[in-house]
Amino acid sequence: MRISVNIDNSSTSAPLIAELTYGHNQPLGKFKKEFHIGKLYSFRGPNGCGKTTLLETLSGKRDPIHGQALFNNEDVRHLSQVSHITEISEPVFYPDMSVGEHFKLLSQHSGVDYDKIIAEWECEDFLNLPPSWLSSGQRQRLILAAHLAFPYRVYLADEPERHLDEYWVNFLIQKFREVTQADSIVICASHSPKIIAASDEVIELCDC
Ligand SMILES: Nc1ncnc2c1ncn2[C@@H]1O[C@H](COP(=O)(O)OP(=O)(O)OP(=O)(O)O)[C@@H](O)[C@H]1O
Repeated sequence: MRISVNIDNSSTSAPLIAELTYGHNQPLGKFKKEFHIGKLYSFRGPNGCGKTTLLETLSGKRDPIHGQALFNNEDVRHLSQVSHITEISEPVFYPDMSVGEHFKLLSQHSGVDYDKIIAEWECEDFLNLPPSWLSSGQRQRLILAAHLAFPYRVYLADEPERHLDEYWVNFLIQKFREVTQADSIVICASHSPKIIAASDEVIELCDC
């Protein structure tokens, strides 16, 4: 079994607290951690060590084998947590809707000013196109733009650097800084040396 036990003694507020065993049919690791507002965390480790599984457990998408993750003292799996915590993973789109229609729908449901976001992430040229016509990196930008625009308290990002070139990885790090400064927590599973270097804390998940 892979074990990762992290105890953080920082005095800043820690609304997300996990003490659990994560895995699928078999446990992959034990994890104990307090996550603090304003910080960017990264999970680092080799392929298959359990980064995605742990992120999914922290988001409430996957049940822990033992223990629990709490956000503001409430289990992350409770429905009331949906508006606080988001998991950013593989981009998924409606095939029959253009990029612009996706953003309009998001705007109607969230009240977020997506015109501003579209300009910021330079998505104007894609608005009339279906997502399937975009490059992988362009699609990744859309999904990041859509998630990071909404004021969640916790962003769990699985390899957010996927398909992005250097310019957009740097831009993404800047955006992570902005959302953490706006009283959020960002936790990434990442293979990007840039994201790892920019993180306030790197949590090693290993095969040992
Ligand atoms: N649905 C599943 N059912 C059973 N086992 C799974 C399932 N999904 C993943 N696993 C296994 O769990 C282990 C951890 O997978 P996970 O995707 O969490 O690793 P990772 O660290 O995110 O890897 P990578 O760096 O390749 O993205 C792997 O051995 C994988 O085969």
